[in-house]
Amino acid sequence: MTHDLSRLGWDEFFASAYRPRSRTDTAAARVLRADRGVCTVFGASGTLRATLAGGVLLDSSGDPARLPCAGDWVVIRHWPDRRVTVESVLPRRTTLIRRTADKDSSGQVLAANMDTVAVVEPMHPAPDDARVERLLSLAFDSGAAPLLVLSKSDTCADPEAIAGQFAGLAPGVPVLPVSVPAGTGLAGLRERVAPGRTLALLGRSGAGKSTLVNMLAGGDVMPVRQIRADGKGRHTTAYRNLVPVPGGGAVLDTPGIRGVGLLDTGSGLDRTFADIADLAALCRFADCRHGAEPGCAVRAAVHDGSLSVRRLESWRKLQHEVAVQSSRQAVRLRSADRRQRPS
Ligand SMILES: Nc1nc2c(ncn2[C@@H]2O[C@H](COP(=O)(O)OP(=O)(O)OP(=O)(O)O)[C@@H](O)[C@H]2O)c(=O)[nH]1
Ligand SMILES: [Zn+2]
Repeated sequence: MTHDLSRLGWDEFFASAYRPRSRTDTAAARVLRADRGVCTVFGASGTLRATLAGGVLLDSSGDPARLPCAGDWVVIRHWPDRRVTVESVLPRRTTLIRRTADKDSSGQVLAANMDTVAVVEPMHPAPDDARVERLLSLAFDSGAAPLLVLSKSDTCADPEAIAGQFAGLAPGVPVLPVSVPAGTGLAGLRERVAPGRTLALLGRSGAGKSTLVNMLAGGDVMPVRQIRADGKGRHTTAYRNLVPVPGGGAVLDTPGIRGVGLLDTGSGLDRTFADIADLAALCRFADCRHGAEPGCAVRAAVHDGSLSVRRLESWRKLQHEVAVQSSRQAVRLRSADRRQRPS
């Protein structure tokens, strides 16, 4: 049986970058899961295991972000001894990337080529505004369309009221209350895994991501562990997996990530905090720090109650984090530059 890869998102964008050396023993495939040196890929003939070819290893030796990750489209090669290798990674249309814990500047690519990134935040225990803002910034930076999923909506009395409160956290981002047992909001998720479309789920451990993947895939493809009484989920998903949706596109689970760091890569922060960015543009001084300056539109909004102190502080904190990270990166680049120059 041959699978139609366009259902999994293969399109003109990738086809135009696909230049195989030979037409007979190479083919395109999508990475379902990437482990050290080995990938599980989905090609026209179904699921295969493929090892990384020397060229891919060489290419990524200086930059681990170039290693294949879940969601990537790759060129695979079939060898006479039945081995399969990943020969190259096709350019990514979108990338979900976080700063790595070791404060490395390159970042870790969590997933590639998704059309929507859903930030999944559970309604129970109480949803956390600052975490949602942080993850939405990451979602915006990916280049995909962000979505806020408020999961486990069956656990609270008035999910619509909570959804209304959260709408203010990301102006313009759709907010979708979802409950798997009650069947709420599922149509809104299904349309984002229609044929050719890929949805990535991003959220803390225990947010209910695996439960959503299993619902969309129509079977138990991801392990769901019983949650503890205090509402804290234990870490169950240890890897990132792209799961084809029967009759549709694909859904991508990311492990419940703790403290994802933002990279100074895009406009995600400004887009998540578009309300504050708009206000800042109205400040009298272009370099206003929204402290004691006269004519500060940001402070005026806090004063009249239209902007919460909490949100302003959350924005400042994330901005500071990104600034520290990019100055570290600048220092590193400068010292790398010195090392390269003959003295
Ligand atoms: N009441 C209710 N419970 C849910 C819902 N969705 C998930 N849960 C429960 O929440 C717990 C955690 O769900 P998981 O799907 O494992 O969460 P996860 O986000 O995948 O967690 P990690 O794999 O650790 O990242 C499980 O006990 C689920 O049964 C829901 O819609 N309503
Ligand atoms: Zn100001």
